[in-house]
Amino acid sequence: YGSTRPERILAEVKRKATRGDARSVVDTIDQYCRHQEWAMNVGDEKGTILDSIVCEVKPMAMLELGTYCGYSAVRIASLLPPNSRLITMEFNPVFAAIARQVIAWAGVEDKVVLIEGPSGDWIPKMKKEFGLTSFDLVFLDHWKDCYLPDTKLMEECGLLRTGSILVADNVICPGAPDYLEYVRGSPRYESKYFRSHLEYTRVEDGIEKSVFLG
Ligand SMILES: CCNc1ncnc2c1ncn2[C@@H]1O[C@H](/C=C/CNC(=O)c2cc(-c3ccc(F)cc3)cc(O)c2O)[C@@H](O)[C@H]1O
Ligand SMILES: [Mg+2]
Repeated sequence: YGSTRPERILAEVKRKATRGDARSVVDTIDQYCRHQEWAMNVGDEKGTILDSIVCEVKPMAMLELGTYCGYSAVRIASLLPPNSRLITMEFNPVFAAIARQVIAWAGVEDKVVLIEGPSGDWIPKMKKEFGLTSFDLVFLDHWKDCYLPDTKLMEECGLLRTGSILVADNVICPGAPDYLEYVRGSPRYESKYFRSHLEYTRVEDGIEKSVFLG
């Protein structure tokens, strides 16, 4: 019967990964997506770049746009300092339900708040709903044509402060050309490209790290 790719990934996690061990959940998903069926997780190679930025920033408040199966939410949460939170946004209820189970299996549910719904609806409500002043770090990995509008919306809603960092996946493949042009051209951002490869392939891709200057 027609199981979906995220359902098959969750089944693999339950079969192969050690409950409560975030690292084994990450490794299980990487193994499965490299050898059985490709899926759009940030993956092991770009994931290492993301890890280094999370460890450097030690964010108390972090946002992820586009949870999908929860791979990067688990990866990030396992590196967060105590009392810090990752808020991850997912508008597909099927994917959100899978991600909740992956996050729970990894034992990081107390560090992750998964909110269901489109970023455009939620971003304007974040401050009030979560008692936030701003995000220290934002990981963009949702629809590529939404990176720019959502970044502008976060600016307008005062969710970025001097020093807030945006980390964007897939700036080469599939690409986010309007976003790249904006963060690289704007005097309000200091941007840096980390060259890598599309998850589980030899195709070029990369991560753009952009510091908001206020
Ligand atoms: C409407 C915008 N707001 C949103 N708010 C909340 N969640 C959203 C939103 N958009 C999309 N989502 C969710 O994020 C996820 C979407 C991610 C889109 N990612 C990609 O398209 C992507 C695609 C590729 C890729 C690369 C090469 C290929 F040949 C084929 C695919 C690789 C990646 O790493 C990717 O991230 C889904 O779970 C979707 O339901
Ligand atoms: Mg991606």
